[in-house]
Amino acid sequence: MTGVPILTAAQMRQAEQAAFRAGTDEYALMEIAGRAAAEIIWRAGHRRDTLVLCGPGNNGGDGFVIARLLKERGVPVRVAALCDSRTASAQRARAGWDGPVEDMMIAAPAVQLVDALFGTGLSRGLEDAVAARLCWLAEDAALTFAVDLPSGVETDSGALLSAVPHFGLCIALGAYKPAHLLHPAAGLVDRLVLADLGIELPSHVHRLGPAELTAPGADSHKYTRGLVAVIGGAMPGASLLASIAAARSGAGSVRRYAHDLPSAGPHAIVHRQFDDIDEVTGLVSDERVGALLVGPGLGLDAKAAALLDVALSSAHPLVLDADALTLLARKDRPLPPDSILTPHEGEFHRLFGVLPGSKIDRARSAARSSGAVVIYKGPDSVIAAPDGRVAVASGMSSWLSTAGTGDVLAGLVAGRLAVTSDPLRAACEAVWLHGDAARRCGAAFVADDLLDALPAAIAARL
Ligand SMILES: NC(=O)C1=CN([C@@H]2O[C@H](COP(=O)(O)OP(=O)(O)OC[C@H]3O[C@@H](n4cnc5c(N)ncnc54)[C@H](OP(=O)(O)O)[C@@H]3O)[C@@H](O)[C@H]2O)[C@@H](O)CC1
Ligand SMILES: [K+]
Repeated sequence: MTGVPILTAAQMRQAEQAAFRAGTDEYALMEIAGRAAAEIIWRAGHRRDTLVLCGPGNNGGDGFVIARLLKERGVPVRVAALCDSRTASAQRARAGWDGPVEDMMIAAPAVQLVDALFGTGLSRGLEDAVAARLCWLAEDAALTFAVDLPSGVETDSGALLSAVPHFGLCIALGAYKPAHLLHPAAGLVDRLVLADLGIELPSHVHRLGPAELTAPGADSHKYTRGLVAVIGGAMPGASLLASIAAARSGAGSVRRYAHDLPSAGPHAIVHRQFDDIDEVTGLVSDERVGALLVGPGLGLDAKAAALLDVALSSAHPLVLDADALTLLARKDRPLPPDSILTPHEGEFHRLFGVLPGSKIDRARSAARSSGAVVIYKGPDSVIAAPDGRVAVASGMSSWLSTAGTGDVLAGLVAGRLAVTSDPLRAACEAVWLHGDAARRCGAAFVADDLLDALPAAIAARL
């Protein structure tokens, strides 16, 4: 899996401790972090009046380092603290600041605001007056920077523990933390930049990286490139969107089994009409099927439930989406190996109930219990495999929140599954390509437009 690691606060502390045991000096690491952040602020910011807010811990220590380095470069900097510095490194960083330290609660606003109040050590929400002061100072600033994390967000879940202002740029120190990618916290930051501190960061959780695709080999044919079967239902448009997405995913051939026949193309999709359930059982029995998609437009009646049973009885890797997930929640049947579930928030709750922890934790528990790769969709989509590996996709176009885009994703997932035979890889590739197609479509697009953008999204990753 490609992508930058995402670490929880505890894992970050472990990585930090391992670096100290290996000989890294504690204060030297703060200097590295502060220098990296100051460099980013210097490049992104102005040589204008700057206020750095420093908290009691090492996040505040970073702030003192940043203030010193920006001042050395000629930026007019003021520092305001919430209270005394409590860690040895933060005290040393504070001693290195040769200017006055104002009281944060009465400090005047500035054109640039640097929030170094709290980072991964935040244990509760900020006091109301402190949070309100932070929001007021941020509103008054033209440029706002959060050091490591916006103060007030819970590192591991992205929840807001108190009022948190909007930031233009957040500088993630050393690694991404869940709050950088999970909403609501992720929605409060316009731009996220990672400052590499050179620390070893073992993690099974990564930010979703660009898909790495290969073109078909010279000897490929339509079956070696992957055969996708799609079962249609009550609403034909949804399974048509999904079928076209599968056909444009790089798969070699797509068959759609439904009661209806479409009036228009693409004619490359093979449509087979059926009247009764037994016919479908025969149709899906082809051993060459690499992925069987059920759910888009399926419906929730007895006929739909019977179609889902046909799919569950097959040995094909399944992609279950939309209505199939709602129906699955009422059943207690195992999934064929290498299957993928694509629930949004409501479907996830229906399937797995209320699970504890962050969206990452919940997705991972769901993947473990179902034995399937789970794409837990939303503005922050979390892709989890039963073995514990997770990829988090963020920064997707908010224009994707329109009818039919889920059907397109489901078709893409099935297509990539048929191509790769690797459910986690397929899910990651599909989510990436879906997001990239949306970026290419710009604004106010409809789901059909994504289909046209898919070949270019794929070409860009070869
Ligand atoms: N890991 C790394 O590799 C590196 C980490 N680095 C930096 O260290 C940061 C983590 O530092 P940190 O652990 O000192 O925590 P930090 O966020 O500064 O605050 C903790 C202090 O705040 C207090 N406190 C908590 N909540 C509160 C509240 N609501 N209201 C009031 N007080 C509250 C809490 O005390 P408590 O009351 O909870 O006992 C404690 O005193 C990290 O984000 C990064 O910037 C880099 O320097 C180098 C590389
Ligand atoms: K901060």
